[in-house]
Amino acid sequence: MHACMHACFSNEQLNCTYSVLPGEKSGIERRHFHLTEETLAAHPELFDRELPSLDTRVDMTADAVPKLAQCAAAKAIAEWGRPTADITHLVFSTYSACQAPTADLRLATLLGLRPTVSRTMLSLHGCYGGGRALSLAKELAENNRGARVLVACSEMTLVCFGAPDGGNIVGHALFGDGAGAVVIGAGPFLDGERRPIFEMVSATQTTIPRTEHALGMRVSGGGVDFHLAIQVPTLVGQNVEQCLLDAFRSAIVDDDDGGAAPPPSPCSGNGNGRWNDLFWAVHPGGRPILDNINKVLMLEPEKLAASRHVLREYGNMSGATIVFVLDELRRGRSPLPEWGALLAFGPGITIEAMVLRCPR
Ligand SMILES: CC(C)(COP(=O)(O)OP(=O)(O)OC[C@H]1O[C@@H](n2cnc3c(N)ncnc32)[C@H](O)[C@@H]1OP(=O)(O)O)[C@@H](O)C(=O)NCCC(=O)NCCSC(=O)CC(=O)O
Repeated sequence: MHACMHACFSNEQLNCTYSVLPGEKSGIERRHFHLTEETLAAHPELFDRELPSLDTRVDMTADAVPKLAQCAAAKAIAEWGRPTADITHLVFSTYSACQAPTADLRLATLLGLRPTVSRTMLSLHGCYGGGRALSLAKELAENNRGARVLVACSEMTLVCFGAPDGGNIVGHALFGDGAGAVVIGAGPFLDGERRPIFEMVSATQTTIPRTEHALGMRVSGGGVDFHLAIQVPTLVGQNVEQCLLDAFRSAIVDDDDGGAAPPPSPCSGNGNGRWNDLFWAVHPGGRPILDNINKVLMLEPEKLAASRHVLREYGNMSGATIVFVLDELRRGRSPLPEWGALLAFGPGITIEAMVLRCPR
């Protein structure tokens, strides 16, 4: 039986800032931040790159990153409908925490998870961290009878915030703070458990060869520095269709006779012009990335509406963004097609692809 998402919640920070770039260029109108004017006034080292600031950033994120995750996770657990003690596994992804015991333990304590909960921390995976966490949760749920996995992604630009300079101004214009949480299980259903939102049918991870230089993060005395090459949107566009074809080829579903079969057409076809039969959960890494995917897959404009909405309202929240897109999709007013695809990208360049299905 495939793993399913039983609950899915996103949570932004309370402090909202309007975009520094024109919305029609960046696709971003608003972003949300933990940092306030008051905090910055008290900590000039956070914007003066000449001053050492790593200690301040590590101390602030140690508290703030798990707390932001807690807001999203508590809502997801409430929606799921079972006691917190029934969570058996926790997968936490962030690029914003730099100490041990790691942020997953702090989150487990804040939520009151059982001491026997099996925790995994994914660190510095960047924007594909959310996709990787969901994929790992799928494996855990499908291979441990009765498991219920809490996925939490919490991202804060506090670790990289600084006065923009020529090398990183695009990143400073893109990234925002936010957290998302999902509860995942693979039947049999428990009493009171919310019915699944999305079935996770198959998942693949692909690394585009020789693109290590294109995206990266590095911890230094002044916080986390990041690098975004101008070629990233093109590289993603050139490789995304093959990743999708691989993900759909590896998808096997139960047929009516209790056997196993690949998903029905169009998912099993070669995809040309037929990707419009699916619903789409795409990490909105930036406006040109969505434009390129739209073009390569020949998608109707509304297919990426959930991704563009999240980009416009929150910016790129790295690994947490994909949970916002899933949350936006499941809240949509019109019913989704039965089959869908999830895509997330990050350093590597790594592409996470997942075949999703709306349970009928
Ligand atoms: C910055 C933009 C809003 C600008 O859009 P515009 O429509 O104005 O036009 P454009 O793309 O032609 O770019 C305008 C000018 O910015 C420059 N420019 C564009 N991208 C750049 C980059 N990454 N680094 C340095 N300069 C860059 C162009 O060369 C050009 O310069 P000139 O005017 O001199 O010719 C957009 O390009 C954008 O959103 N780019 C970021 C996409 C991206 O890489 N996302 C990945 C995020 S990371 C992620 O999601 C994964 C992860 O982090 O893990």
